[in-house]
Amino acid sequence: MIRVGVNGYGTIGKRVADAVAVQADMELVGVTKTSPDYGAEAALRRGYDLYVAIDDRADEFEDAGLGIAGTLDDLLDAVDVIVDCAPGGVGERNRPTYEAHDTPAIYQGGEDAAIADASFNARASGEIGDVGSLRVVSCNTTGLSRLLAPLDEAYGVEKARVTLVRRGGDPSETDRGPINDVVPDPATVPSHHGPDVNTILPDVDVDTAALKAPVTGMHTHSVNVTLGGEPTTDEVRELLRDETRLFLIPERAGIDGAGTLKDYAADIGRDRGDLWENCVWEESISVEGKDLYLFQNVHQEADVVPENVDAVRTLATDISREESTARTNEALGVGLDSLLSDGGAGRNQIAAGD
Ligand SMILES: NC(=O)C1=CN([C@@H]2O[C@H](COP(=O)(O)OP(=O)(O)OC[C@H]3O[C@@H](n4cnc5c(N)ncnc54)[C@H](O)[C@@H]3O)[C@@H](O)[C@H]2O)C=CC1
Ligand SMILES: O=C(OP(=O)(O)O)[C@H](O)COP(=O)(O)O
Repeated sequence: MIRVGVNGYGTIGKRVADAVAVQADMELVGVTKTSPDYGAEAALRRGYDLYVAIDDRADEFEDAGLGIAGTLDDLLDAVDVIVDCAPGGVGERNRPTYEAHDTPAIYQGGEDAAIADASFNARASGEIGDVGSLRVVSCNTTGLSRLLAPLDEAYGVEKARVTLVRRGGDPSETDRGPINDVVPDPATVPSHHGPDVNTILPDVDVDTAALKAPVTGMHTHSVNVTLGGEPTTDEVRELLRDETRLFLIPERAGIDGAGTLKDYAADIGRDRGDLWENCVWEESISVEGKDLYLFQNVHQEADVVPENVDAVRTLATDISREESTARTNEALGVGLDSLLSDGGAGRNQIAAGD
């Protein structure tokens, strides 16, 4: 059993905690909170042991009537792997504490690549040796890496050009924007995503430009890839359909954007309406000569979650990437293509957790 702790129970941390909790080979030892807010109460209601992230705030939890199991130091002593899900930049401040406990750590994409021994994506990362820390790349970078890896393996990627329309903030981030504009963010090119893809796929030539839009549901990517060969549109569709963490949205499904995607996820029983897969509009996949075009959506709150689970196994075991991915997909119910083709008989997270 791999004993896992989650430090930072926010948008990503709470989802990683749930995903770890349903893995047969993992035990979620506990999660940390910095304050006794609704998230702390929700963690307790889900049956998770609560640890206080900042020692001198323990009294606040006691005063609020929320029982804590200990401090971050106690959690670090009890786990094999800690998953840092604190806000971007805070992971760097937490790193000395993990190192003092000699606890292998996983960081998130808001941190610089240099924070960890290697950046990680379960599908696209090359061989990862004996490392003590990993960084799961950001949600957009995860989505791009999953897409570009099979294309590069099958045909070679001569050049990828991607425009990312990023969601302004997560649904719970009431203070984010823009609220009435679409703004280049950053206005400089490339955005961090292209160079970040190269921490996973160093040889892929990719340029990215990004904007922010006043939406909270998902990111949207407009993708153009000049391939090394000239496959047919159908061949590319079949290649991408075979990828377990890519969902090719069938035209007949009537799914036209993030709203219907999230609605579908909620309707089939996905906890929180989460979409762990890249969502690629099948009819958008078009090849003209060597040029491939497509649109995909990425659920920023969810796509990195199975990657974190696989990162845990990479740090703690010798299990192959393929085996880990299969276990994670099975336990969570990742793989929407099968759900659509088997009449909805596929598994989902709620069923897997029962
Ligand atoms: N939200 C998103 O769309 C995605 C975020 N990420 C990355 O994941 C990381 C976490 O992001 P979110 O979950 O969105 O942030 P968040 O703000 O929703 O959650 C962070 C949590 O950490 C807590 N925290 C603050 N200081 C802490 C400390 N010193 N120790 C422990 N916990 C602390 C906060 O109270 C909060 O509960 C960032 O690196 C971010 O870039 C990656 C992919 C997508
Ligand atoms: O990792 C993310 O996006 P990114 O891939 O654009 O950096 C998350 O959506 C967080 O982005 P944010 O920095 O806008 O909160």
